[in-house]
Amino acid sequence: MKLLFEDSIPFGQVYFAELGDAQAYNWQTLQPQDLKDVDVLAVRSTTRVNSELLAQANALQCVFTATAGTNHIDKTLLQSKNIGWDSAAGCNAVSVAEYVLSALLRADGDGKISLAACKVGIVGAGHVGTALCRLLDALEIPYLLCDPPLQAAGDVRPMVGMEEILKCDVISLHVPFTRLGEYPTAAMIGAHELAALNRNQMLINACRGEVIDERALLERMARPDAPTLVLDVFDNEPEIDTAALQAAWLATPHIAGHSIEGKIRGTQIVYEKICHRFGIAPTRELASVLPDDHHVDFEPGSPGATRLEWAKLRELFFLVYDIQHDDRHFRQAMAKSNQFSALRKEYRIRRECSAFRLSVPGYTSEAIRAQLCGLGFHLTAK
Ligand SMILES: NC(=O)C1=CN([C@@H]2O[C@H](COP(=O)(O)OP(=O)(O)OC[C@H]3O[C@@H](n4cnc5c(N)ncnc54)[C@H](O)[C@@H]3O)[C@@H](O)[C@H]2O)C=CC1
Ligand SMILES: O=C(O)C(=O)[C@H](O)COP(=O)(O)O
Repeated sequence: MKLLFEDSIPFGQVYFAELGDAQAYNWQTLQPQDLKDVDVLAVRSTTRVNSELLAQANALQCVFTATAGTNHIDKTLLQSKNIGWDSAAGCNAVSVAEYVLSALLRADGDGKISLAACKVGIVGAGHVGTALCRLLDALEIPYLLCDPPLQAAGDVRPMVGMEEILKCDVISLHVPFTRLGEYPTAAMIGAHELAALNRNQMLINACRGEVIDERALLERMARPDAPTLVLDVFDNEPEIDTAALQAAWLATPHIAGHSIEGKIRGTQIVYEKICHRFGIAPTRELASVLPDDHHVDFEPGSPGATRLEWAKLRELFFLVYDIQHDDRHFRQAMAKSNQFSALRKEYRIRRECSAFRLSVPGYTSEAIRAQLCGLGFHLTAK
């Protein structure tokens, strides 16, 4: 089998070499002739799989993306050519949910919202939306869900419409970018929805830039009663309009899903799907390539405490992931030149809560232990 894989797929060579003739490519220099005689193409979201790229793909049997989003793949084209495709659905859901929680904790610390009295509106209750629900459940933060396709498919969780979502203190978007079908998401947050928001609300977009009408967003953000904005994704990446970066309170270069676990899970899922398709028994496991866990001594508060204090939680959670760090780095880099792609490619190693083993005192209450476990931490005795 001849397999071509994007060089940003972590451990690509380790995983794919055993499947056949596996070669890495750089998305910025990939040419249509590079796909001649290739059986399997493994990409991340930066490779646009379209008619131009596939013009000389004479042997291609399937395309796999090691990402959750699939809008970079022209599925109609693949179907017309009888080429299969699949994704790594859910690989980075926890990473994005932790990104959102970090934004919430920063906003709480800065007095922009109060997590003690806050309702989160989640648009898109798939892998990411559900992972976010788990974190909010652990902290007893109420939320509403809006996902008409899932609702129509019989999802039993209570759902609301966009009107209710727009009344929440925080609105967090987790839908795919789609133009067609019954529930298109292109510019689903437009002038009308933006007009409904006020300065006490926060809007978070960590799905795809095109889900918000960026022109309408910039106009709305220029008004004095604008909501607090957190952006991980932009229109027209990587050639983004820096006005959107300026308008955002926190901004990051599309790295919400870039925990090391999220990225390697993507590789693992694609590897297993290729094995399945070609009748190969998989031998590789995620645990063998993940870095070692971190060990942290954590003092969760006084004996008898039954709830983590927000300040304590912030202190702990920012050890795992502090969105402000990425925001500062992004702004500094972009002030010199457009380094959007380079920042993503060279992104630091970021771990998820599950990579942290917290040693807590024996008196730590069951309720606090449950909160910490609910966030994904592993607990050990002091
Ligand atoms: N910033 C980043 O690094 C990342 C971004 N993403 C983006 O987030 C999106 C969601 O990721 P997952 O949760 O893993 O995907 P998913 O497919 O598991 O969930 C998406 C959910 O959105 C719902 N949906 C579709 N159209 C809708 C509409 N018009 N209104 C409300 N809900 C709608 C679907 O029914 C589905 O339940 C991905 O498609 C991707 O574009 C995903 C991972 C990382
Ligand atoms: O999985 C998705 O969808 C994402 O948005 C990924 O985080 C994109 O990461 P890259 O493919 O651009 O590395």
